[in-house]
Amino acid sequence: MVRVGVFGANGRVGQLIIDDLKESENISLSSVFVRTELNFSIDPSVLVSTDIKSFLNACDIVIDFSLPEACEALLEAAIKTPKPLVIGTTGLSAHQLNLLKQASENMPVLYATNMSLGVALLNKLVYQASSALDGFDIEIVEMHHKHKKDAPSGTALTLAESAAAGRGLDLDKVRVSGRDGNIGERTEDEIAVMAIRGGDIVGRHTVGFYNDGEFIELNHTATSRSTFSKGAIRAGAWLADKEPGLYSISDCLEL
Ligand SMILES: NC(=O)C1=CN([C@@H]2O[C@H](COP(=O)(O)OP(=O)(O)OC[C@H]3O[C@@H](n4cnc5c(N)ncnc54)[C@H](OP(=O)(O)O)[C@@H]3O)[C@@H](O)[C@H]2O)C=CC1
Ligand SMILES: O=C(O)C1=N[C@H](C(=O)O)C[C@H](O)C1
Repeated sequence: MVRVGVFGANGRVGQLIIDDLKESENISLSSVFVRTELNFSIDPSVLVSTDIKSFLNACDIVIDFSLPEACEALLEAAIKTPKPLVIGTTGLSAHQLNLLKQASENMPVLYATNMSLGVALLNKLVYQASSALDGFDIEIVEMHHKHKKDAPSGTALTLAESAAAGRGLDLDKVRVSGRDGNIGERTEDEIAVMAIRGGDIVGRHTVGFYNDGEFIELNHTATSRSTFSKGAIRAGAWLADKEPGLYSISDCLEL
């Protein structure tokens, strides 16, 4: 049995992971980390802790869906108390991504901005399309619920990385994040990433390739947040016996 620690347990995804673990085989909940208290009742055998070290010691693997600063605290603690880590938190800074890489030298770390099978495949398709459709303008639009704090979404940035890689471009040099005013004509290489926020949209990503006379749009829509919680549990079960290193969701899904 793989014992899971959930970091971000009160959150939208964290709560679903706790629910989904009840239905899972060979993997179960053993600890949750909370800043103050858990907002719902839980099996008394599960450790509910405000101390990261105790939380880590009570589990075999960690699944994290929290906020960047919280994820940073988790990574710092895990560097001292190594555990396989499934990280789903988005909006990580360059420093936090470096910490994640540092952690992966001593423990297996799976980092995925989107835990769905569909988006894992979409990333491959975007790479292929970007490389094949030379000269097509690439524009990415993401839509999420009104509570989402980071923009653009982690998924949109990963898709933009795939698009840039397909053309041999450095995303940092070609990414455009908004257009307003007298900005001039679109440049050939730019890759725009735009964010829409509203209501309860779980997550929708469209990568468009636009040319004179034709365009293609590749689209993925998550209709249920449990796509992410179930994907993270599958990733955790897979990661539990892996060697230290940085893994992607494609590694887990063998895509
Ligand atoms: N990779 C993927 O497939 C997906 C990734 N995400 C990402 O996961 C993250 C969480 O999303 P979501 O569940 O919607 O967010 P929520 O805002 O619902 O949950 C965030 C959680 O983080 C906790 N938290 C906040 N600050 C701290 C802190 N300093 N220390 C410890 N815990 C803290 C909150 O605890 P408290 O209740 O105490 O405030 C809460 O439980 C986001 O980055 C989102 O983009 C979301 C969906 C899918
Ligand atoms: O915050 C969310 O909800 C989501 N966040 C992830 C992201 O930033 O890409 C994944 C998913 O789209 C939902």
